[in-house]
Amino acid sequence: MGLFEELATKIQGANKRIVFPEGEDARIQAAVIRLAQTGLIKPILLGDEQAIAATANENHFDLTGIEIIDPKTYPKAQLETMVKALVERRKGKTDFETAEKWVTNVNYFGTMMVYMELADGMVSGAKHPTGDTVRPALQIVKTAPGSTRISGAFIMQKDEQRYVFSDAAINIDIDAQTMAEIAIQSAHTAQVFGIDPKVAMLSFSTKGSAKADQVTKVVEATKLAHEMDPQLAIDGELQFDAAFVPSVAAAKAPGSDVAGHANVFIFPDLQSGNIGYKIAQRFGGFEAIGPILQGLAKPISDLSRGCNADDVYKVALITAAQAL
Ligand SMILES: CC(C)(COP(=O)(O)OP(=O)(O)OC[C@H]1O[C@@H](n2cnc3c(N)ncnc32)[C@H](O)[C@@H]1OP(=O)(O)O)[C@@H](O)C(=O)NCCC(=O)NCCS
Ligand SMILES: CC(=O)OP(=O)(O)O
Repeated sequence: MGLFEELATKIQGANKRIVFPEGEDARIQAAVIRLAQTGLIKPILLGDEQAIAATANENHFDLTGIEIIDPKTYPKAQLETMVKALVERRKGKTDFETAEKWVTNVNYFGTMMVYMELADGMVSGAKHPTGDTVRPALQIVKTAPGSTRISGAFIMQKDEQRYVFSDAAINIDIDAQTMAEIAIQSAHTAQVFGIDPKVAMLSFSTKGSAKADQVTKVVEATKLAHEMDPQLAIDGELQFDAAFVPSVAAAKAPGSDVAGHANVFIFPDLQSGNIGYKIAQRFGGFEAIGPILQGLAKPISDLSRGCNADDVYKVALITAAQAL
């Protein structure tokens, strides 16, 4: 069974309500119609009702039976309850006036629906950059117990090959502690997707071949991650070739049980992580599934703005599975 057949089986019958703040987008509508037809989730489209209808008309989509919420016409009393809940959640950080403004933004509105359990998860980011999509989640939903940072992983898949790349979406510049936490979160994500994790902590250096603060950070992160989970197969610092190619590993990192066989790749910063996944996707022909947000208290997923309807469908299945 393929990855998404497995996920579909898992979520079948759970009727998870997933809110899509970008209801006017044709890719979102196409995915939502497919999801509703399969009965796998209960989608909720957010947005301007007329604009949603216009997209549907243009594309000959039938949205019959799909719940649509237009924040502009949301009942006043319910909107007030939402604003109060937001102010309460952000006690001392966000005043009433700001909260009223925030909920006019579909990403804040959708995030509040998840926070208030009016929806089980949210999928956005087809039209919004990652920062605007995830900031409400960072401010309102916040981290799950045991996590101090949220990070973003991609499942990179081609034929039988399946790998995890992290952090490719969220934390711009990380210290050793954060890199270690991302490694632990990513090993967990790997297990969820049927990968037995072998974690490579990536650098431009392998086992002391270069000296620099950036290398020291990766060495320190490897040590910290090992302390956090002594059972985890993890090694670093490794260059990508040493992590991935057995013959290179034999030359550069002899004796490592991860080098040459790694399947979870932890990047030392967001420049390398985001560039790295896009190169594997566009040059290497890998399908990039994600970013899958790790360490959030409730499932909220970001899309790449380059996504297609199939990507939206798949990320929605992942989000519903995270909500189980
Ligand atoms: C994620 C991102 C938007 C957060 O930046 P920001 O909004 O400037 O963050 P701030 O530092 O102002 O923090 C806002 C809130 O989020 C929290 N936060 C920020 N990053 C966090 C993280 N990684 N994990 C958990 N919480 C985080 C802060 O603690 C703060 O909470 P508070 O308001 O309750 O005090 C920013 O790091 C970013 O733009 N990352 C890159 C995204 C991107 O473009 N990726 C490439 C495409 S996928
Ligand atoms: C994940 C990512 O790179 O997102 P975008 O392409 O929207 O910037």
